[in-house]
Amino acid sequence: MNPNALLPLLLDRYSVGPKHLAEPGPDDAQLALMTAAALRAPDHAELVPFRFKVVRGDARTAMAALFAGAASEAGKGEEGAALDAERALRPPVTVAVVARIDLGHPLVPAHEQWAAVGGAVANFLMAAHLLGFGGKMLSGAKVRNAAVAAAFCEPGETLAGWIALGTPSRKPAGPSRKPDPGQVLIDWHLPCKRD
Ligand SMILES: Cc1cc2nc3c(=O)[nH]c(=O)nc-3n(C[C@H](O)[C@H](O)[C@H](O)COP(=O)(O)O)c2cc1C
Repeated sequence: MNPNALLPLLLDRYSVGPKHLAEPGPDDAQLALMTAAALRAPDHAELVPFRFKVVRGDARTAMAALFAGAASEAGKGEEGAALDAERALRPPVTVAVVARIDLGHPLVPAHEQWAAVGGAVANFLMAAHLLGFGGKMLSGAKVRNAAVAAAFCEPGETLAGWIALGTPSRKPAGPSRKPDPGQVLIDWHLPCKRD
């Protein structure tokens, strides 16, 4: 494998929001590849503390009703509810990310399990990008709406959000507001003792 060929593709991944996602979305084989990539993320003790739930076809209408209900409960009004429903209906495929954090695990604290969930989402999105799809991880207050959470989660699970997926209908907006690598990658030295 030539890393010089792969790296520019990795560095070129930007999120594409639901408004700019069109048909087709990933099919079963492509979703399985994206999930295989997610399973390659670092995961202490291989707990696999997540499940992906695919929402497509008619299931989007049910999810749109849940989103609209959550928006109404949050006092968003008719327009806000319609906008949230649209976020469920527009992407050809949406994948709910359900975290299964074992708070009493003897070896792996919760923050490490959440790190594994984040790594899985990142790999999933990167694989989607390499397969030619656009996607964006989204959450919002609706993840904590009781009816929405109950529709996606078993007891003890947490709804982390949804990955909207489809074919980008336009090029992503471009470089994000992320800092230069030099601001993030810092040489470490033992701190001087202060006293
Ligand atoms: C768990 C999680 C939830 C997120 N929820 C939202 C959200 O509700 N709305 C939003 O605009 N971005 C949300 N984001 C951020 C976007 O997915 C995206 O990463 C961000 O806009 C930066 O764009 P980039 O991926 O192109 O760098 C979330 C990210 C994560 C990891």
